[in-house]
Amino acid sequence: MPDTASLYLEAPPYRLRPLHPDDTTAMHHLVNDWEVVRMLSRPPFPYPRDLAEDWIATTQAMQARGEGYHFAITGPDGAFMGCVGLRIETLAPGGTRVGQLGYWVGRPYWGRGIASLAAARVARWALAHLDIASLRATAAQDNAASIKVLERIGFRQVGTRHQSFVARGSELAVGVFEATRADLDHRSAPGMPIDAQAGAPRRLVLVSAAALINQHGHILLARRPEGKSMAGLWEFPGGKLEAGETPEAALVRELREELGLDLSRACLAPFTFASHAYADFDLLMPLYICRRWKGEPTGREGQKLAWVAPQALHDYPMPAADLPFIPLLQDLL
Ligand SMILES: Nc1nc2c([nH]c(=O)n2[C@@H]2O[C@H](COP(=O)(O)OP(=O)(O)OP(=O)(O)O)[C@@H](O)[C@H]2O)c(=O)[nH]1
Ligand SMILES: [Mg+2]
Repeated sequence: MPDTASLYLEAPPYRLRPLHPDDTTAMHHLVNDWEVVRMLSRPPFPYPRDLAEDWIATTQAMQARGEGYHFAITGPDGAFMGCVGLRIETLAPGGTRVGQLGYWVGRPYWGRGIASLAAARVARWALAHLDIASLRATAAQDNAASIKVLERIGFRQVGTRHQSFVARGSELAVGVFEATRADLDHRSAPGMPIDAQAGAPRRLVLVSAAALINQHGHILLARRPEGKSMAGLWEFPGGKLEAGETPEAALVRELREELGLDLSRACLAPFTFASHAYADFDLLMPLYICRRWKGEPTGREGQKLAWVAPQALHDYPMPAADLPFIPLLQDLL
């Protein structure tokens, strides 16, 4: 569970913050609007003030239990403009955890792209910090604005179903949308859209990585921080080679920059390598074993660290290129 004591997300010029009972009046004023409520499945219309109060209390309880994270969308002047958040659901069969994203913006604030900014911010935060495989969202098929918001963020429609809309007193067709980490990465990739990259020569990326092993035989994994591609996945510390660098020199530098460790090239033993074709580049990544270093590893780029027993490696979602490492490390240790 992320540290939620100070869960403030910036989505300039807006700010997302936890809901508070003091928000009841402002929230009720904006949500008790037919044009807003008709697009939400659960609430009735009129929307009673008590319900706003109950909802705010529910979001606080869900957050305390790690079951959901909901935010007030506020303006540069602190004005309450709407809500965005997600509830964690476990899909049967298999028990995959997904985040169900939802949002609404009060009518005076429509047409400024606020929902897109706020929902994109929460989506990136959630995939980087929560133990979820993907995000889901639904939008009524007559809610073109919401569908556009989801597509802009990188969601793909994966189906349709019927859902009851209490305020409209009927079942309506809704589009079911999904976004994985790769979907968000492609959307936020600098430069060209994916289609324009199709004809470009493929890029080979050289990365050096280390399996640091402690005296208990546990392996250090780092969680890729928000803002990097594949944020939220667990990886072996390391990084890209710079021009003129050997793989060993690059790794010594990366372990110092990322973890604050001091070690010599002589402590790096070549173990195996990954060669993996990602959608937009080919990765070639030697993996070194390292059992001796100076210093205590600390996540200098804000990344979380974990010492993981070999048998538990499968519990940490990793980039696809790393999966072949797991049985090899289990055999070694
Ligand atoms: N370090 C590392 N990178 C990995 C692993 N598996 C894997 O697919 N990669 C990919 O290799 C590339 C290298 O990533 P990186 O983000 O660590 O590179 P870096 O430290 O130089 O960071 P920067 O480019 O943000 O400065 C990324 O596309 C990353 O997703 C892994 O286990 N460790
Ligand atoms: Mg790195």
